[in-house]
Amino acid sequence: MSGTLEVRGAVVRYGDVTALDGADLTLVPGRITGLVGTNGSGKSTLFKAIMGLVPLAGGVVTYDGAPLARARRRGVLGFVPQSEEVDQGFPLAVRDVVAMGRYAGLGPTRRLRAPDHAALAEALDAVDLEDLAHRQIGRLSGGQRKRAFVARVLAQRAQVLLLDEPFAGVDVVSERTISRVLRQRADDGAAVLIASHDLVALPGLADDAVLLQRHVVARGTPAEVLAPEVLARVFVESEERREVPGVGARG
Ligand SMILES: Nc1ncnc2c1ncn2[C@@H]1O[C@H](COP(=O)(O)OP(=O)(O)OP(=O)(O)O)[C@@H](O)[C@H]1O
Repeated sequence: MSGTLEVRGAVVRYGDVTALDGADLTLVPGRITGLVGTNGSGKSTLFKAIMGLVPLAGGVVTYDGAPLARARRRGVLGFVPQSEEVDQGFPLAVRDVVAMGRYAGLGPTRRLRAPDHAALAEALDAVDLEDLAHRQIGRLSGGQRKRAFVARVLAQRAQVLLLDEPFAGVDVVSERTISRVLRQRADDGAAVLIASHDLVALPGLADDAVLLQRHVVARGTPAEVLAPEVLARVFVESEERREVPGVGARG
C-alpha cells in the first residue's frame, strides 16, 4: 500500500548491548499502532532507527518500498521523542517550535509563507494552544509542552507520525487532546506509531499493537497483545535475562 513504512530485520547495537536483534514492523496509512514492551526492550531505539538517529547493524527501513533517506529529507516522518531537552531560559516561543515543522519545505531564507502560516495556525488550534502561542516553551506545563511538540509534527503534515511515550507525565486534558488529534491524523491517512506504558488507554486508541522484546514477540489487536498471559511471558523472560550476568539491563 502506498505510504507504508516497513522495518525489516532491524539490528542495533550500542557497544556490547544489542538493543534490537531483528525487529520487523509495518506501519500502514490510516492505522494507529501501539508499541509496548518492558523497560529496555528497545522501543526508543526502534524510533531512533526509523529516524536514522542510530545506525543499523543489520536490516532495512523503507517507505513506499524505497530507502528512507529521501522520505526523511522531505519531512514525511514526524517524530516526537520521549523527552525534549528544553532550556528554561531559551527565548523560543511555542509558535517558533511549531513553525520548525515547516522548515523542511522552506527555501534558504526560512521565511514562512501563507500556506506555512495556515498550517501553523491549524496545528496550534488542533492542540488548543493558540492562547499560549507566544509563551516561552520553557514556561509550559509538561502536558502543554508535549502538545506543542505534537503540533510541530502536525504543522509538518507528516505522513508517518512516531511518538515515544506521548502520555508520560501528561495531564488528562492533554492526553485526551493528543489522542484526539492522532486519531484525526490517522483517519486523514497518516500512519501512526505510539509507544506507551499506558496499557489502559492504548486499547481505546490503537488499532493494532506490537510487543517488543528486542524484536517483535507478539502482534495483533490491542486485546490480543495486551492479554495477561502474553504480557506475563515477556515480563518473566525479561526478568530471567536480568538474572544472567552480562545480559540485560543490569548486566
Ligand atoms: N546510548 C546508549 N548507549 C548504550 N546503551 C544504550 C543506549 N541507549 C539505550 N541503550 C540500551 O539499549 C537497550 C534498549 O534501550 P531503549 O531505550 O531503546 O529501550 P526502551 O524500551 O525505550 O526503554 P524505556 O521503556 O525504559 O524507555 C537497553 O538495554 C538500554 O540500556
